[in-house]
Amino acid sequence: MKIEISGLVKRYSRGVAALDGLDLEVPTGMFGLLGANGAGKTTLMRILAGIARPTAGRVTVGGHDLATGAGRTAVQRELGYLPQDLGVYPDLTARQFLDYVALLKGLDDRAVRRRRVGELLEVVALTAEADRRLRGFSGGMRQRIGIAQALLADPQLLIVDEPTAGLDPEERIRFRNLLSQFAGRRTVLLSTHIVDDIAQTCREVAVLAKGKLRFRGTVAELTQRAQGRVWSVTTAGPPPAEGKVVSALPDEDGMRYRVVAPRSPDPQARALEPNLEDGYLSLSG
Ligand SMILES: Nc1ncnc2c1ncn2[C@@H]1O[C@H](COP(=O)(O)OP(=O)(O)OP(=O)(O)O)[C@@H](O)[C@H]1O
Repeated sequence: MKIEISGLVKRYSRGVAALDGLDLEVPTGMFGLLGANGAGKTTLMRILAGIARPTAGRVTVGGHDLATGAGRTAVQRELGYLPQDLGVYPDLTARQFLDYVALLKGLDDRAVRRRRVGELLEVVALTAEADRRLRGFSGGMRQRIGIAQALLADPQLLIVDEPTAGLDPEERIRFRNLLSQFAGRRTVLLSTHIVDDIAQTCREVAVLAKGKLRFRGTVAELTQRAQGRVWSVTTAGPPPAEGKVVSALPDEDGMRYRVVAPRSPDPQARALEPNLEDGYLSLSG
């Protein structure tokens, strides 16, 4: 399902323009959304999910206009949403919780529901934990239940807001693989601060800054933005004064700094190949 956004504005009551005339097209497949805290990512996702209403602008999802009741209903039918802070009922077991959400989503037939819940527990590798109460679940297990509830109705559009924050490395990898496998011909919009999650799953990415589009293109194009701007400097003295220090590693000769800077920050600096994080950082430089 293609998402088409034009001139989107969202102004909150205190006058904050969380989205400030955003134009963006999101194709099918996995699409990454990056941006600093407060850039407007959550606001955008809430509008797409039909939870928040825009102040101005136009959004269509799969051709359905979100400004109309019929459009919102049609999109909601095709939508799975995993918000940043999914509330679960701690006293329910994983199976009971999913059964409850399935009922809310209109899966009225009990046998169909039971089968679907069983399938999803399998998909998120929680079959063995299905009858444990959610209060005892780890962060990663909760996120997997979160994705299971979002996938219950087999949505064509899946929106996930910072899903891997707080997960350990294995859980993170498992989670993002799950998203990639699911994507296929569907649309998955993944918002995160973890640039590597996008590098590993998405072909295309958008960067928001202060409610506007700062970049849209392939992961390779964003990476290329830092070509000729990434440096390694090893020194026993202070860190390079110019550019952004991405990492600082203790080295036999002092510290080894990775720096994103438009010019060589030191006569001894060595040029490095950029990665996506460098590309992202060089945008705001
Ligand atoms: N309900 C609200 N009322 C007033 N201002 C809000 C509200 N929700 C968000 N904002 C403001 O809108 C701007 C964008 O917030 P939003 O949560 O969409 O950003 P974000 O990119 O998702 O940030 P983060 O990465 O921290 O989640 C911020 O300045 C925020 O303070």
